[in-house]
Amino acid sequence: MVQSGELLLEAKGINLRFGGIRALTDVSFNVRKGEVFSIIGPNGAGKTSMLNCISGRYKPQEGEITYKGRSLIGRSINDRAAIGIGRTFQNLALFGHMSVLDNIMVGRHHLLKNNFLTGMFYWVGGARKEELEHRRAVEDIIDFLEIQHVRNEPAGTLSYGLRKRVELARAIAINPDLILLDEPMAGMNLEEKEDMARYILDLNEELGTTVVMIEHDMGVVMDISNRVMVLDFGKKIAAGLPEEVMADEHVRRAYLGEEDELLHDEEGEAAAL
Ligand SMILES: Nc1ncnc2c1ncn2[C@@H]1O[C@H](COP(=O)(O)OP(=O)(O)OP(=O)(O)O)[C@@H](O)[C@H]1O
Repeated sequence: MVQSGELLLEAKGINLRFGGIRALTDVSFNVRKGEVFSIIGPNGAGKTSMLNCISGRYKPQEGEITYKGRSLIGRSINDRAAIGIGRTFQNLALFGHMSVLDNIMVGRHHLLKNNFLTGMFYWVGGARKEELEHRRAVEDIIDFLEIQHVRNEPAGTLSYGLRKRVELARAIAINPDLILLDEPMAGMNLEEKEDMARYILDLNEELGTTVVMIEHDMGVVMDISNRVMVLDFGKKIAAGLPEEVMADEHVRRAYLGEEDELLHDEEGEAAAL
Protein backbone atom coordinates (compact mmCIF):
# COMPACT_ATOMS: atom_id res chain seq x y z
CA MET A 1 0.00 0.00 0.00
CA VAL A 2 1.19 3.54 -0.72
CA GLN A 3 2.37 5.25 2.43
CA SER A 4 0.58 8.47 3.23
CA GLY A 5 3.40 9.63 5.49
CA GLU A 6 1.00 10.23 8.37
CA LEU A 7 2.33 8.80 11.63
CA LEU A 8 0.12 6.19 13.22
CA LEU A 9 2.38 4.80 15.93
CA GLU A 10 5.42 6.29 17.58
CA ALA A 11 7.68 4.70 20.21
CA LYS A 12 10.31 6.84 21.88
CA GLY A 13 13.09 5.74 24.21
CA ILE A 14 11.48 2.48 25.30
CA ASN A 15 13.26 0.73 28.17
CA LEU A 16 11.89 -2.53 29.53
CA ARG A 17 13.57 -4.59 32.23
CA PHE A 18 12.70 -7.84 33.96
CA GLY A 19 14.80 -7.78 37.09
CA GLY A 20 18.35 -7.76 35.78
CA ILE A 21 17.34 -8.58 32.18
CA ARG A 22 17.21 -5.64 29.81
CA ALA A 23 14.60 -6.76 27.27
CA LEU A 24 14.52 -3.37 25.49
CA THR A 25 17.05 -0.54 25.67
CA ASP A 26 16.17 2.91 24.38
CA VAL A 27 14.16 1.67 21.38
CA SER A 28 12.58 4.36 19.19
CA PHE A 29 10.74 3.95 15.90
CA ASN A 30 7.61 5.04 14.11
CA VAL A 31 5.07 3.41 11.85
CA ARG A 32 3.18 5.31 9.17
CA LYS A 33 -0.43 4.81 8.31
CA GLY A 34 -0.80 2.10 5.67
CA GLU A 35 2.61 0.49 6.18
CA VAL A 36 3.62 -3.12 6.62
CA PHE A 37 6.38 -2.70 9.21
CA SER A 38 8.39 -5.77 10.24
CA ILE A 39 10.44 -6.29 13.36
CA ILE A 40 13.19 -8.87 12.96
CA GLY A 41 16.12 -10.07 15.04
CA PRO A 42 17.63 -13.17 16.64
CA ASN A 43 15.87 -15.15 19.39
CA GLY A 44 15.54 -13.17 22.59
CA ALA A 45 16.20 -9.84 20.82
CA GLY A 46 13.11 -8.21 22.34
CA LYS A 47 10.66 -8.42 19.43
CA THR A 48 7.69 -9.88 21.34
CA SER A 49 8.46 -7.59 24.28
CA MET A 50 8.14 -4.60 21.93
CA LEU A 51 4.82 -5.88 20.61
CA ASN A 52 3.64 -6.44 24.18
CA CYS A 53 4.51 -2.84 25.06
CA ILE A 54 2.31 -1.65 22.17
CA SER A 55 -0.60 -3.97 22.99
CA GLY A 56 -0.44 -3.14 26.70
CA ARG A 57 0.66 -6.52 28.03
CA TYR A 58 3.96 -5.06 29.26
CA LYS A 59 4.53 -1.61 30.68
CA PRO A 60 7.94 -0.16 29.87
CA GLN A 61 9.78 1.45 32.79
CA GLU A 62 10.72 4.38 30.58
CA GLY A 63 9.61 5.77 27.26
CA GLU A 64 6.50 6.90 25.47
CA ILE A 65 4.27 5.22 22.90
CA THR A 66 1.73 7.29 21.02
CA TYR A 67 -0.99 6.05 18.71
CA LYS A 68 -2.83 8.55 16.52
CA GLY A 69 -1.04 11.21 18.55
CA ARG A 70 -2.39 10.00 21.91
CA SER A 71 -0.30 8.37 24.63
CA LEU A 72 -0.87 4.63 25.12
CA ILE A 73 1.02 4.43 28.39
CA GLY A 74 -1.43 3.82 31.22
CA ARG A 75 -4.17 2.51 28.93
CA SER A 76 -5.45 -1.02 29.51
CA ILE A 77 -5.28 -3.82 26.91
CA ASN A 78 -9.05 -3.54 26.33
CA ASP A 79 -8.81 0.19 25.94
CA ARG A 80 -6.14 -0.24 23.29
CA ALA A 81 -8.32 -2.76 21.45
CA ALA A 82 -11.23 -0.32 21.60
CA ILE A 83 -9.17 2.40 19.90
CA GLY A 84 -8.23 0.03 17.08
CA ILE A 85 -5.15 -2.00 18.05
CA GLY A 86 -5.58 -5.70 17.32
CA ARG A 87 -3.09 -8.51 17.75
CA THR A 88 -2.34 -12.18 17.23
CA PHE A 89 -0.03 -14.27 19.39
CA GLN A 90 3.09 -16.34 18.75
CA ASN A 91 1.38 -19.39 20.23
CA LEU A 92 -2.19 -20.01 19.22
CA ALA A 93 -4.72 -18.64 21.68
CA LEU A 94 -8.03 -19.95 20.33
CA PHE A 95 -10.83 -21.65 22.26
CA GLY A 96 -10.38 -25.14 20.84
CA HIS A 97 -13.84 -26.48 21.74
CA MET A 98 -15.67 -23.44 20.32
CA SER A 99 -16.65 -23.13 16.67
CA VAL A 100 -14.68 -20.92 14.29
CA LEU A 101 -17.67 -18.55 14.15
CA ASP A 102 -17.86 -18.21 17.94
CA ASN A 103 -14.10 -17.71 18.25
CA ILE A 104 -14.34 -14.77 15.86
CA MET A 105 -17.42 -13.42 17.71
CA VAL A 106 -15.25 -13.25 20.84
CA GLY A 107 -13.14 -10.70 19.01
CA ARG A 108 -16.19 -8.46 18.66
CA HIS A 109 -17.15 -8.51 22.31
CA HIS A 110 -15.71 -5.16 23.22
CA LEU A 111 -17.76 -3.63 20.40
CA LEU A 112 -21.05 -4.85 21.89
CA LYS A 113 -22.82 -1.85 23.36
CA ASN A 114 -25.67 -3.78 24.93
CA ASN A 115 -25.20 -5.21 28.38
CA PHE A 116 -27.25 -7.54 30.58
CA LEU A 117 -30.04 -5.04 31.29
CA THR A 118 -30.62 -4.07 27.69
CA GLY A 119 -30.28 -7.75 26.90
CA MET A 120 -33.51 -8.31 28.84
CA PHE A 121 -35.27 -6.25 26.19
CA TYR A 122 -33.62 -8.28 23.46
CA TRP A 123 -36.60 -8.36 21.12
CA VAL A 124 -37.88 -4.83 21.63
CA GLY A 125 -34.59 -2.99 22.07
CA GLY A 126 -31.57 -2.63 19.83
CA ALA A 127 -29.81 -5.73 21.11
CA ARG A 128 -31.14 -8.05 18.44
CA LYS A 129 -30.29 -5.60 15.67
CA GLU A 130 -26.84 -5.15 17.14
CA GLU A 131 -26.22 -8.89 17.30
CA LEU A 132 -27.32 -9.26 13.69
CA GLU A 133 -24.88 -6.54 12.67
CA HIS A 134 -22.08 -8.34 14.49
CA ARG A 135 -22.96 -11.63 12.83
CA ARG A 136 -22.91 -9.95 9.44
CA ALA A 137 -19.50 -8.40 10.14
CA VAL A 138 -18.16 -11.79 11.22
CA GLU A 139 -19.54 -13.42 8.07
CA ASP A 140 -17.72 -10.77 6.00
CA ILE A 141 -14.45 -11.64 7.75
CA ILE A 142 -15.08 -15.36 7.18
CA ASP A 143 -15.55 -14.65 3.47
CA PHE A 144 -12.49 -12.39 3.38
CA LEU A 145 -10.23 -15.09 4.84
CA GLU A 146 -11.95 -17.90 2.93
CA ILE A 147 -12.82 -20.05 5.92
CA GLN A 148 -16.52 -20.61 5.10
CA HIS A 149 -15.99 -24.37 4.83
CA VAL A 150 -14.94 -24.62 8.49
CA ARG A 151 -17.14 -21.91 10.02
CA ASN A 152 -19.02 -24.39 12.26
CA GLU A 153 -16.07 -26.68 13.07
CA PRO A 154 -14.51 -26.61 16.54
CA ALA A 155 -11.32 -24.54 16.15
CA GLY A 156 -9.26 -27.23 17.87
CA THR A 157 -9.90 -29.75 15.09
CA LEU A 158 -8.46 -27.60 12.29
CA SER A 159 -5.03 -27.81 10.67
CA TYR A 160 -2.38 -25.50 12.08
CA GLY A 161 -2.48 -23.18 9.07
CA LEU A 162 -6.27 -22.81 9.32
CA ARG A 163 -6.10 -22.14 13.06
CA LYS A 164 -3.61 -19.34 12.43
CA ARG A 165 -6.05 -17.92 9.88
CA VAL A 166 -8.91 -18.08 12.41
CA GLU A 167 -6.72 -16.26 14.89
CA LEU A 168 -6.13 -13.56 12.31
CA ALA A 169 -9.90 -13.43 11.73
CA ARG A 170 -10.49 -12.86 15.44
CA ALA A 171 -7.95 -10.04 15.50
CA ILE A 172 -9.59 -8.44 12.44
CA ALA A 173 -12.98 -8.67 14.17
CA ILE A 174 -12.20 -5.69 16.40
CA ASN A 175 -11.96 -3.52 13.25
CA PRO A 176 -8.34 -2.61 13.91
CA ASP A 177 -6.56 0.28 12.23
CA LEU A 178 -3.31 -1.28 13.46
CA ILE A 179 -2.73 -5.00 13.70
CA LEU A 180 0.19 -6.59 15.56
CA LEU A 181 1.15 -10.02 14.21
CA ASP A 182 3.57 -12.16 16.21
CA GLU A 183 5.15 -14.68 13.83
CA PRO A 184 2.07 -15.24 11.65
CA MET A 185 3.87 -17.86 9.52
CA ALA A 186 5.63 -19.81 12.28
CA GLY A 187 5.25 -23.58 11.88
CA MET A 188 3.58 -23.28 8.47
CA ASN A 189 4.45 -25.13 5.29
CA LEU A 190 5.30 -23.19 2.14
CA GLU A 191 1.76 -23.18 0.76
CA GLU A 192 0.28 -22.02 4.07
CA LYS A 193 2.92 -19.27 4.27
CA GLU A 194 2.07 -18.05 0.77
CA ASP A 195 -1.63 -17.98 1.68
CA MET A 196 -0.99 -16.09 4.90
CA ALA A 197 1.26 -13.55 3.13
CA ARG A 198 -1.53 -12.92 0.62
CA TYR A 199 -4.13 -12.42 3.38
CA ILE A 200 -1.86 -9.98 5.19
CA LEU A 201 -1.35 -8.01 1.97
CA ASP A 202 -5.11 -8.06 1.22
CA LEU A 203 -5.79 -6.84 4.76
CA ASN A 204 -3.30 -4.04 4.25
CA GLU A 205 -4.31 -3.08 0.72
CA GLU A 206 -8.06 -3.71 0.68
CA LEU A 207 -9.02 -2.85 4.27
CA GLY A 208 -6.23 -0.29 4.75
CA THR A 209 -5.02 -1.88 7.98
CA THR A 210 -1.53 -0.91 9.11
CA VAL A 211 0.54 -3.99 10.00
CA VAL A 212 3.36 -4.40 12.52
CA MET A 213 4.72 -7.91 12.18
CA ILE A 214 7.39 -10.07 13.77
CA GLU A 215 8.56 -12.69 11.33
CA HIS A 216 11.55 -15.00 11.06
CA ASP A 217 11.00 -15.98 7.43
CA MET A 218 13.23 -13.53 5.59
CA GLY A 219 11.65 -14.26 2.20
CA VAL A 220 8.28 -13.16 3.53
CA VAL A 221 9.76 -10.12 5.29
CA MET A 222 11.49 -8.99 2.12
CA ASP A 223 8.41 -9.62 -0.01
CA ILE A 224 5.72 -7.85 1.95
CA SER A 225 7.34 -5.23 4.22
CA ASN A 226 7.56 -1.54 3.43
CA ARG A 227 10.12 -1.04 6.20
CA VAL A 228 12.01 -3.26 8.61
CA MET A 229 13.47 -2.65 12.08
CA VAL A 230 16.17 -4.94 13.45
CA LEU A 231 16.58 -5.60 17.17
CA ASP A 232 19.56 -7.34 18.74
CA PHE A 233 19.96 -7.84 22.49
CA GLY A 234 17.10 -5.38 23.06
CA LYS A 235 18.63 -2.59 21.00
CA LYS A 236 17.64 -1.23 17.61
CA ILE A 237 20.60 -1.85 15.33
CA ALA A 238 19.03 -0.87 11.99
CA ALA A 239 15.82 0.32 10.33
CA GLY A 240 14.88 1.12 6.77
CA LEU A 241 13.82 -0.42 3.50
CA PRO A 242 14.12 -4.23 3.46
CA GLU A 243 16.98 -4.21 0.94
CA GLU A 244 18.89 -1.53 2.89
CA VAL A 245 18.53 -3.46 6.12
CA MET A 246 19.62 -6.74 4.55
CA ALA A 247 22.70 -5.09 3.09
CA ASP A 248 23.69 -3.57 6.47
CA GLU A 249 26.95 -5.07 7.71
CA HIS A 250 25.91 -4.91 11.38
CA VAL A 251 22.65 -6.71 10.62
CA ARG A 252 24.35 -9.40 8.60
CA ARG A 253 26.67 -10.07 11.48
CA ALA A 254 23.96 -10.06 14.15
CA TYR A 255 21.10 -11.68 12.36
CA LEU A 256 22.50 -13.73 9.56
CA GLY A 257 24.94 -15.51 11.87
CA GLU A 258 24.54 -18.62 9.78
CA GLU A 259 26.30 -16.85 6.95
CA ASP A 260 29.23 -16.02 9.22
CA GLU A 261 29.35 -19.65 10.29
CA LEU A 262 29.32 -20.63 6.65
CA LEU A 263 32.23 -18.33 6.00
CA HIS A 264 34.09 -19.73 9.00
CA ASP A 265 33.45 -23.25 7.75
CA GLU A 266 34.75 -22.35 4.32
CA GLU A 267 37.78 -20.71 5.90
CA GLY A 268 38.21 -23.73 8.17
CA GLU A 269 38.04 -26.06 5.21
CA ALA A 270 40.39 -23.87 3.24
CA ALA A 271 42.76 -23.80 6.20
CA ALA A 272 42.64 -27.60 6.49
CA LEU A 273 43.48 -28.10 2.84
N1 LIG B 1 7.69 -11.93 31.12
C1 LIG B 1 9.03 -11.99 31.11
N2 LIG B 1 9.72 -12.22 32.23
C2 LIG B 1 11.07 -12.29 32.24
N3 LIG B 1 11.83 -12.12 31.13
C3 LIG B 1 11.21 -11.89 29.98
C4 LIG B 1 9.77 -11.81 29.90
N4 LIG B 1 9.43 -11.56 28.59
C5 LIG B 1 10.59 -11.50 27.92
N5 LIG B 1 11.65 -11.70 28.74
C6 LIG B 1 13.08 -11.68 28.37
O1 LIG B 1 13.30 -10.55 27.56
C7 LIG B 1 14.20 -10.87 26.50
C8 LIG B 1 13.53 -10.58 25.17
O2 LIG B 1 12.52 -11.59 24.96
P1 LIG B 1 11.47 -11.53 23.77
O3 LIG B 1 10.54 -12.69 23.94
O4 LIG B 1 10.89 -10.18 23.68
O5 LIG B 1 12.43 -11.79 22.51
P2 LIG B 1 12.06 -12.18 21.02
O6 LIG B 1 12.96 -11.35 20.14
O7 LIG B 1 10.60 -12.05 20.80
O8 LIG B 1 12.50 -13.69 20.94
P3 LIG B 1 11.92 -14.94 20.07
O9 LIG B 1 12.30 -14.69 18.66
O10 LIG B 1 12.65 -16.09 20.66
O11 LIG B 1 10.44 -14.99 20.29
C9 LIG B 1 14.60 -12.32 26.69
O12 LIG B 1 15.82 -12.35 27.41
C10 LIG B 1 13.47 -12.89 27.51
O13 LIG B 1 13.89 -13.97 28.29
